[in-house]
Amino acid sequence: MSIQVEQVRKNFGDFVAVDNVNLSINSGELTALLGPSGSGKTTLLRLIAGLEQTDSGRIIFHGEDISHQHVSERGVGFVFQHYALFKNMTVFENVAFGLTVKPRKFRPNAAEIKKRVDRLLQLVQLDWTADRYPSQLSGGQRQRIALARALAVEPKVLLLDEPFGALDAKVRAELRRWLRRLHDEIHVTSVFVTHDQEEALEVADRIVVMNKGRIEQDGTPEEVYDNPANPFVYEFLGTVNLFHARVRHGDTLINADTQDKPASAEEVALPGFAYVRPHEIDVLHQAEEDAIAATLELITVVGPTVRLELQTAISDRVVHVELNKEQFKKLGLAAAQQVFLKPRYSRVFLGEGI
Ligand SMILES: Nc1ncnc2c1ncn2[C@@H]1O[C@H](COP(=O)(O)OP(=O)(O)OP(=O)(O)O)[C@@H](O)[C@H]1O
Repeated sequence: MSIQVEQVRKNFGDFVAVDNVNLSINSGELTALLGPSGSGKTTLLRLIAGLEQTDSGRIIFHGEDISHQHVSERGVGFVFQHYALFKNMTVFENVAFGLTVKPRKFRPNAAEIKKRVDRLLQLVQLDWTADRYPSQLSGGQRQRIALARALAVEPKVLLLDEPFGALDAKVRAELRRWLRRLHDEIHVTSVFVTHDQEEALEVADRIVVMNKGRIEQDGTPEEVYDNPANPFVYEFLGTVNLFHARVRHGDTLINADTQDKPASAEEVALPGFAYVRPHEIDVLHQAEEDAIAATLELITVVGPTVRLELQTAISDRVVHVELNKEQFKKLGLAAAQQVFLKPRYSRVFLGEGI
């Protein structure tokens, strides 16, 4: 089931929560809506679901305009952040719920319901919990049951709003890998909301980066991470260092002297900002052309990664560098040491910057 969002707008009073959004989601894709708090992710998801009505624009499922269809007609399944399982029902009854409340002529018989629920519980690897009550499950298990329950009615589209948001980091990481594997098995068109860039990068086929009710970029995880469309996307997708830069004949001069005098009009260097990820910087003991002198202020070891914080004379901003342990040992670095930084790769956005 493909989804098209065309020129969709949603206001709350004077506030524009979703601002003329266009989005096309392919059938069978797992798409992440990623953005900071208040960027309109949940509102867009609720508009797709039919839990909110658009002020203008259209929502199309597989070529059919469903903008005016009621939520119950759209064939969507939901999973929310806070497990909405029925406390007084067993796991089996929870998963079976959507089937048991179907009108009689659409309702499968008891044997068929049992077969389907058993199959779903196996799919989420929790068949051994069928007779338990939600209070006897961990948070992560409850979310897997919530997912099984959403899938029971065979939705055309699965919508997940921060499904792992309330869980601790380790369970969250496990569940997101599990969701990816599950999606590879069932291929139902799915859209999930998250503000966690790591989650989006790891799980999604497509990432839609939102900001202030608009889409900043829409692409594969590699596209948005390696080729961010603008500074907002760059900054949102992980730690980044900003250096003043000037661009001349396609070459970037990081921290080039801002007084630098061009010999001719063609030589004019345009001011901009070079964005460099922490793992894209080499640390040197000796000065080299284009290397930036820096003082090492803080060393933090996080598992196999060593994070450095450095201060340069040319900016107030701390520079973040990431090395693996081997590189770090080879360099023999210690706090307060003087070093030189050389970005291996940068992406430049022209303009006077942020
Ligand atoms: N029912 C409502 N009435 C008024 N304003 C609303 C309503 N729902 C959402 N908003 C506002 O619309 C904006 C977008 O909200 P939305 O929940 O879509 O953002 P979000 O990106 O999902 O954020 P979060 O990650 O915090 O959930 C917010 O500023 C919010 O306050």
